[in-house]
Parts: sequence; structure tokens; C-alpha cells
Amino acid sequence: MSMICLTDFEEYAKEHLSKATWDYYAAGADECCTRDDNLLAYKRIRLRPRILRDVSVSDTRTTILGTEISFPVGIAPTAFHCLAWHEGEMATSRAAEALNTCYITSTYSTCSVEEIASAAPSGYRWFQLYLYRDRKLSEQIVHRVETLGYKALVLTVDVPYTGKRRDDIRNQFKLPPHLKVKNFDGVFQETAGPEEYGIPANTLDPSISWKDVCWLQSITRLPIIIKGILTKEDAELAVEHGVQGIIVSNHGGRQLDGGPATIDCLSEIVDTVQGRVEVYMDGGIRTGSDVLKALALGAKCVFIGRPVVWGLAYKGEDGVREVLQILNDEFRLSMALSGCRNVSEINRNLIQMSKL
Ligand SMILES: Cc1cc2nc3c(=O)[nH]c(=O)nc-3n(C[C@H](O)[C@H](O)[C@H](O)COP(=O)(O)O)c2cc1C
Ligand SMILES: CCCCCCC(=O)C(=O)O
Repeated sequence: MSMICLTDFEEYAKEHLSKATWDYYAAGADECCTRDDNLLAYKRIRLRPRILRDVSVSDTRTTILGTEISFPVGIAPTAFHCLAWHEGEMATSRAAEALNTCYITSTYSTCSVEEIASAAPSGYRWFQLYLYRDRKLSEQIVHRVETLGYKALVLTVDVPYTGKRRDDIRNQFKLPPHLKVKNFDGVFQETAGPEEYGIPANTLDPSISWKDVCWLQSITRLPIIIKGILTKEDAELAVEHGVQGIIVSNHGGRQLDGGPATIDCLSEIVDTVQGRVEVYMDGGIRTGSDVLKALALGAKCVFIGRPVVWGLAYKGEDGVREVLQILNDEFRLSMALSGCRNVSEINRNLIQMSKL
């Protein structure tokens, strides 16, 4: 089977995964308006290509937090990779290392942070953190990933409660018994009481607030990136609280339905931040020209979620490599066709503002 674009992987995954797993990965909240708009919003944006600029050589490299990556696309944190492929996050980790890009590992991985790190010892990794009611649990995992060489903490702030994903409720979705949230093996699993996805309900702390960002800073020396900002007001607060980066994200439309597409929020946040911290984004990136548009609107790097689990479902590590390689090739081509030789030449002049 020849894979030409990321939607080919989506079709494959839909055909080959169990219905409950497919539904979990695909889910959006409620009516899925925000999930779908994440993709559609890119298609409303038009580019202004420049010509005759000698694009015989093009360079897709960039840096995030001072580290070079081969192109401005990283892997967003998504849970439960062993549902898609038996080696789960270890396969994802190896693919990210091979393509020299950043992998943000989810708190809810089905391999442990130790297994993920040793699968790809030279890989560049950040760790995604949720805040637990039991702060000791959060503190312990932070110290584990520090020791393992993860280079930043990505604090997800848009899940005070899990969004209402209708198919997951209908399917009574939960991890099968042979899979575990490995980072908390023996902690989560032994807790009695109601569950969500096989994880004890009420582990996440809905009282999370800016005070907790200060708390996190007090227990770690790692840079902190806030994931889930959609407004200029919260972007300003993030900068004032001394974080090192922002990920503009609506959790792939899985949390608040009716919120904006992430690409539609990006300029307001970039304009507010004025370069004081790096701004990244995720949600709905499926082609190289989507990446180009996000960079033109000020993102330093974008992250992909669902396409990675589709790649895993297709062929494990090799499938994720193919997903990343296709996106890299498409991005390089879009850059060249719009007259950009390197990422520093990508700017807002590439966007037809009247159509925004
Ligand atoms: C199946 C699935 C699981 C996810 N798990 C997490 C998670 O554990 N932590 C987190 O911060 N975000 C999680 N997300 C959100 C992603 O990090 C990201 O924001 C989103 O998938 C980006 O949209 P895309 O899938 O359209 O690329 C998850 C998303 C999906 C689809
Ligand atoms: C108990 C909360 C489970 C969240 C699982 C991971 C996630 O963020 C998702 O969107 O799914």
C-alpha cells in the first residue's frame, strides 16, 4: 500500500483499528464542531506566493528552546499508543529520534517514561504533565523525567475535567486489561472507585490555577510550557508568570466544543507575546501547507496528534517515520513554491490578510 498523504494513514487506521480504539482517537467533544473547524480553518486561509527567488536549495531546520530540529513539526502528547501498536510510545520515540524532531510524551503513556527514554537515547523529548490532586504524584513524575533527560515540562491546562466525548461514553471506552498507564503502575491501578478510561476518576485537579504554575516552578529547573492557551489575556498571564513557551491548543477539539480553531487564535497570541516567549500550536495540521500557514502566522513550531497514532496503526515506528517524512517533504515543497528558502523567510506577508 502506497501512502501519499496523511489522510491515507487515517483511512488505514479507521479500517484496521477496533471501533472503540478508532472512536477514542478520533473523538471530539459534543458535536465535534471545534475538532472539525481545526482542519477547515486552514482551508479558508490563502497564501501569497513569491516567485523567481532561486529555491534550488531549501532548509527546513529550526530551533525550539535553543535546540535544533530538522523541521518545524513535532509530536504532540497523545495517550495510549499501545492501543495502536504493540511497542506503543517506544516506537513513537524512535521515529521522532530518527527524524530529529521533538516528541512530547503524554503523562498517560502505555510505556513508562524510562522505557520511552531508553528506546531512543539521543531523542529530544519534552514531558506533558497533568496536575494531580495528589501533588506528590506530580512532583515524583517531574523528578523522574528530569533525571531521564527530558528537556521541558508541558503543563496541559485545558482538562480541569474531561470533555464529553459521546462515542467513548457509548462504547464505555477503557484501556484493555493487558495495558496500563505505565507511569503510575501500582498507583492508579490499585485505587478503587469510579473510573474514566480505566483511570480512577478525580485524579486530575480541577482547582488548577496560575498559583500552580508558580508551584511547579518551585519544584523544577526545567523550562515550563503551557499547553491549551487560546486567548491573548491568558497568553499575557503566561508570560507574566515567567513560562518559557505557549502551545496554542484546544486539545484537538476534545474539550470545549464551540471554541475557536487554533489557527484562528494564533495571530492574536503572537501579537500579544511579541517574541517574549516561543509560541507553538497544534490542532488540524494535515499537510505541509498547513505547517507553512501556521509558521507564517507566527508559530515557531507545530505539533501533530492524531496523524501519529494513525502512523503507528499502519506500521509502528516505520509508520510514524513515514507520516513525519511526508509532512517534511510537503512542507519543503510548499516553502519552495511560495519562494521561501529557509524558515526565517516565512512571515505574515505570505498570508492574504483580507481573507482572514
Ligand atoms: C487520542 C488523543 C489523546 C490525547 N492525549 C493527550 C494527552 O494525554 N495529553 C495532552 O496534553 N493532550 C492530549 N491530546 C491532545 C493533543 O496533544 C493535541 O492537542 C491534539 O491532538 C492536536 O490535534 P490533532 O490531533 O488534530 O493534531 C490527545 C489527543 C488525542 C487525539
Ligand atoms: C482521565 C483523563 C484521561 C485523559 C486521557 C488523555 C487525553 O488527554 C485525551 O484527550 O484523551
